[in-house]
Amino acid sequence: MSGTLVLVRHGQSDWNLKNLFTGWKDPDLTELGIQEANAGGAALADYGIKFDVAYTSALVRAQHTLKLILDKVGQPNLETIRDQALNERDYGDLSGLNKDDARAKWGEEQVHVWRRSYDVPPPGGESLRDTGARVWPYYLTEILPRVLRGEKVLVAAHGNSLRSLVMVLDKLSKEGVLALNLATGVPMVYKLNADSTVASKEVLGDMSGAH
Ligand SMILES: O=C(O)[C@@H](CO)OP(=O)(O)O
Repeated sequence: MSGTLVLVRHGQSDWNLKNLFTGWKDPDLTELGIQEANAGGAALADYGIKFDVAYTSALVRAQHTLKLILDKVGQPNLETIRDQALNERDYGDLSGLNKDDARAKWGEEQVHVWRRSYDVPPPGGESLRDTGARVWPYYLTEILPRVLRGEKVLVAAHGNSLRSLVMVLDKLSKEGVLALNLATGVPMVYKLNADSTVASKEVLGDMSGAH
């Protein structure tokens, strides 16, 4: 058995609440988002884990979520590395648009393909494959070596940047990843084998309501 990798999507942001495509835009958490991050932190405290290092994106909603979690697990001063490689998928021209307005304009199916497909980019933005092409190398070179040394590593990031990682860890197909939605503030605890494959995965909360 090697180390532990914990992935958590940030709590609800202002733009999640307003139903706007967000991407690299930088809204903070809502009150509910703060509660979700605190609940995720409390679940990790109950689980009894102490981290060796934390990673987050260059965006406030993920950084704020990480801070709340670290307070809950009693590690407010933990070494934290921020990198835009972990940023949300760039939504391009959709950024800032209302998701229902986009459905009315382009149709339900097209918007679902832009939101959840593997290799169809939204106009001017990144497909999930494009996002994975920056998240995965960062994971391999920066995060995974520390996990393989036996460390416990926390990553607070975003719905789609984490979907690109979970797709590989969980061995999901292009079709399988269409249905993958991550809930806000719910930690996923992966134990990795020494060869970097997944030994076990535990979800500390309810993923069923995610959309
Ligand atoms: O707007 C976004 O950046 C993402 C995450 O909130 O939205 P979606 O769930 O549509 O990919």
